[in-house]
Amino acid sequence: MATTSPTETTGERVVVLNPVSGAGDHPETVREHAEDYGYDVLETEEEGDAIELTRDAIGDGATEIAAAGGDGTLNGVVRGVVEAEALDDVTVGVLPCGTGNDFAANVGVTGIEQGFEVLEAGERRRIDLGFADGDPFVNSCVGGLTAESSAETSPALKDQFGTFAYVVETLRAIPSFDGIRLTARLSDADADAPVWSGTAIAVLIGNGRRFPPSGSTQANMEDGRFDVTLVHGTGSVDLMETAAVERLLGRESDQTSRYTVSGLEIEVQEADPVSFSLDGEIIERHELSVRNEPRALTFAVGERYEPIPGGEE
Ligand SMILES: Nc1ncnc2c1ncn2[C@@H]1O[C@H](COP(=O)(O)OP(=O)(O)OP(=O)(O)O)[C@@H](O)[C@H]1O
Repeated sequence: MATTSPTETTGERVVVLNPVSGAGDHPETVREHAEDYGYDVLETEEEGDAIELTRDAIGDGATEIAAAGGDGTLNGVVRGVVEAEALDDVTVGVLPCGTGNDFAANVGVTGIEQGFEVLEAGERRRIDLGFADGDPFVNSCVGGLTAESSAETSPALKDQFGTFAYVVETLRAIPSFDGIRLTARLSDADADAPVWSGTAIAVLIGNGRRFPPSGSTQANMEDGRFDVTLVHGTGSVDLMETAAVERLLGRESDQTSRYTVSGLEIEVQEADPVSFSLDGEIIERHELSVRNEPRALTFAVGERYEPIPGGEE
């Protein structure tokens, strides 16, 4: 693993830099600003490095860690903080250098330089953290036909639909899809736990984001709850048109069920396990237990971040 240390840094403020995220044209800009703002830069060399670099940095005294990459890099940093048992000691920030930068936008961070400004002077908020069988996610956990097509998913589509773009892309690529038979036991402190059972195209669990047909995707990240959207049915829907996707995710759609819950247990009734994407990092499971740890992570947020997003009902 390559490590570079600009002069006069103390190891307390660290950037974990993924040099290959997004278009890969950001490392120099990140390094320049890191030097100006007094951050050490730790560069990943291969998958999974962000976790170890973060853990080691915390061991060396880091208290402020910025992820320069996409959602996957941020997920690695958060996982490193969790593994170091340092959730109460460390502030995490994001420098958007990925393709979609979905989470960064949801916390009001829109560019590298502005990201450093937010780290320097932005508000710190305690935000909810999702855990899927113990693995953390900040933005979303998406199950279904999501993993296989991520490489081909176009940046334009990712910009428009975020993580859901993977589902759309996969359904476009295959003529028919039988769906996944599953049971989801939803739990919440102040509601009867509903149980959903049926055939689903996708299970969309948003922590930092919601999955609306259009408009702002920022979720309430401080309420201890997830926005869950179950998309029913099979791949026979025509998803070639943007309008069809918007209808599919729309509030009136009879192909979606929406819940706001603090956790859920998913059981897949299929021979093969199902892929779940935790902020873009893929795991495969027949069963998955998802829970929300309220306000577990200290995050540096931009001015556009709204604790209670405007569009929320
Ligand atoms: N040096 C590296 N070489 C190859 N892969 C890496 C390296 N560093 C990190 N990775 C991997 O790159 C993957 C993608 O990272 P990330 O999600 O941050 O970027 P992205 O996919 O371009 O952006 P977004 O998630 O916003 O679409 C992660 O799974 C991570 O493990």
